[in-house]
Amino acid sequence: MKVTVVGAGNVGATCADVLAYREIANEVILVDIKEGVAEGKALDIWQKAPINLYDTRTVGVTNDYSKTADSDVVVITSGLPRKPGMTRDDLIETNAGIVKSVTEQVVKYSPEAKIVIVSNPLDVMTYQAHLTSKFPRTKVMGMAGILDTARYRAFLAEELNVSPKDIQAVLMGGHGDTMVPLPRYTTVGGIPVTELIDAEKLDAIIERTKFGGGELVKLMGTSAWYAPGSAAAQMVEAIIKDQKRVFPVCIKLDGEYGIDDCYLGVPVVLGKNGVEKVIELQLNDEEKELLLESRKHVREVMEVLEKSGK
Ligand SMILES: NC(=O)c1ccc[n+]([C@@H]2O[C@H](COP(=O)([O-])OP(=O)(O)OC[C@H]3O[C@@H](n4cnc5c(N)ncnc54)[C@H](O)[C@@H]3O)[C@@H](O)[C@H]2O)c1
Ligand SMILES: O=C(O)C[C@H](O)C(=O)O
Repeated sequence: MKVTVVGAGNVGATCADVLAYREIANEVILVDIKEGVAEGKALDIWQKAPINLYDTRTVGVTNDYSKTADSDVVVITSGLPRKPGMTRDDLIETNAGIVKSVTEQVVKYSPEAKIVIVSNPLDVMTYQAHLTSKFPRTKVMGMAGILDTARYRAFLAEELNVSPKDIQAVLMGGHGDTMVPLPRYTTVGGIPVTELIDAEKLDAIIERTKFGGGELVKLMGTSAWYAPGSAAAQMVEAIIKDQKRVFPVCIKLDGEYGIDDCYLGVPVVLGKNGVEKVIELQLNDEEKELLLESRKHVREVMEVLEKSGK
């Protein structure tokens, strides 16, 4: 199995590293536009193989997409990260151009690939890749929900003093401040979270989750990479190993949840064909309203892309 990761920056290199050391793919091709960066990081990951005992071959290239030919999955992380004071949406102009040109190359050499988008603003960059690739919606998806639920689960684990492994959660909507965590679908070892935490503390955790990306940008001056890189690798694993994992994933909705014109995070089944099923939860009125609010925001940013003619 061959996986290409475009963008050998913080997230891309982390994703390639996880794919390699967990032997998720046989071959990982890392691509970057900056001369030498992908070659250097791929070589570094390969030189770690005898220490950490894996045999995934990692190869880096500068903009040479012929080396990516026939990839099973391509992860696109190329693009600017935000700096303190910026929103993800502020990145749209630069990153739309990057995602478009990268997708053109990816599709030329790997017409059968599944594409996982990481670049921000996530929902709209997934739209961009979908427009450019003309692939069916099931093969072009965005990574955000795994990361956002991971943050939510990590905060809950800390508050409840339990293992993060035992916390299951669903989160929907756009990858931004309008994301919709769903306490009704959050459990701790099978126990509804609402039985273990008071409402005020849960609300505070939900608020922290919504701004979880921004919290890290403020601390580091750039955005996160360990959890995002691992989350993208987890999606790749589900596809490559045909695991039928249930994850929140950004996909174009086609009537699900009464929405047919927007890219949003929803729970799906991920397997060898990409998104194999969109799961429709029975949302209550309050949850539906939050999802529609999130749709409204993402639609506005999608319109910016549409008006730019990209
Ligand atoms: N979806 C998410 O949850 C999530 C999480 C973290 C980061 N992100 C986004 O992922 C993107 C990457 O973040 P990062 O921290 O890795 O940034 P980074 O600056 O560390 O890396 C980006 C890399 O992309 C490369 N690049 C730029 N244009 C390119 C092109 N045309 N072809 C190939 N490579 C190109 C750059 O040279 C750089 O190495 C950002 O847009 C960031 O906002 C999304
Ligand atoms: O916050 C960002 O800009 C990066 C990413 O979307 C994140 O949530 O970490």
